[in-house]
Amino acid sequence: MATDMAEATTAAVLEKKDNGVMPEEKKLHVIFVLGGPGSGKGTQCEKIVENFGFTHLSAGDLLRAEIKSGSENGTMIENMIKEGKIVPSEVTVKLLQKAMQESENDKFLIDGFPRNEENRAAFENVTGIQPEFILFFNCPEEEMLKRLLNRNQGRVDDNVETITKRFRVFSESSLPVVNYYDSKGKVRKIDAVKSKEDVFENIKLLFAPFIQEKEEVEVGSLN
Ligand SMILES: Nc1ncnc2c1ncn2[C@@H]1O[C@H](COP(=O)(O)OP(=O)(O)OP(=O)(O)O)[C@@H](O)[C@H]1O
Ligand SMILES: Nc1ccn([C@@H]2O[C@H](COP(=O)(O)O)[C@@H](O)[C@H]2O)c(=O)n1
Ligand SMILES: [Mg+2]
Repeated sequence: MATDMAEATTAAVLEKKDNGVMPEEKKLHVIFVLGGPGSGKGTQCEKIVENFGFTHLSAGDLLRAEIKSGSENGTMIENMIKEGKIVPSEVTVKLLQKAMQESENDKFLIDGFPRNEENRAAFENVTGIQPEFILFFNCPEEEMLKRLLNRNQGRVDDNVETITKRFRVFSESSLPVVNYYDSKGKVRKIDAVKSKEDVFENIKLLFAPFIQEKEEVEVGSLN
């Protein structure tokens, strides 16, 4: 049953790529970007987008946009975010799936997801997609706290009380997901304490397989 659903939904994601003549069964490349709150995921995702042509989907940003849109789930999501809690997977997976379907791209950085085992299983069951690898930002809490308190983006969860809760949720619910993928040899661990530039130098090495495709796109766009 779950497999049937997964196949059907993966087909739906791929259907968008249909060129009207033949269904173009493009393989979707998904990389999960994980790490504690403030470890620098969003910052580095922007650089990966610029350099390697990925589409950045931040689960947190999608949830914040859902609140702003006046959705019926808005109040529930806002309360969960204020408390540093994880929103039910059904909501988050639907938002991610919609964003992927609406994109022309076939390469996605999914940032801040999966946050717990329920997120992981729901995404896999609904989309049938397995991540190519997990980009994991390793950073001590002391450094993350300093960064979050200096972020100044007006986020309702960037205060000491909520940050403390987010750290606990990260250790108790998110790290086990990282360990799960590590046992499958899928985790690429980055030292996130370095400067933004040095962190990106290390990340670049992992994205080398995607350089060729980006160059082809650029050359193609000149013709
Ligand atoms: N390597 C770094 N050195 C110093 N500051 C950094 C570094 N990377 C990011 N920052 C800063 O730390 C803050 C948090 O970064 P960012 O928003 O990228 O983290 P995040 O992992 O996406 O956090 P969250 O999980 O809360 O969304 C930002 O103000 C950013 O400019
Ligand atoms: N998979 C997710 C991702 C995020 N949330 C909620 O959003 C908050 C902010 O997330 P960031 O990645 O932008 O830090 C997070 O603390 C959760 O409340 C979620 O529920 N599920
Ligand atoms: Mg972020």
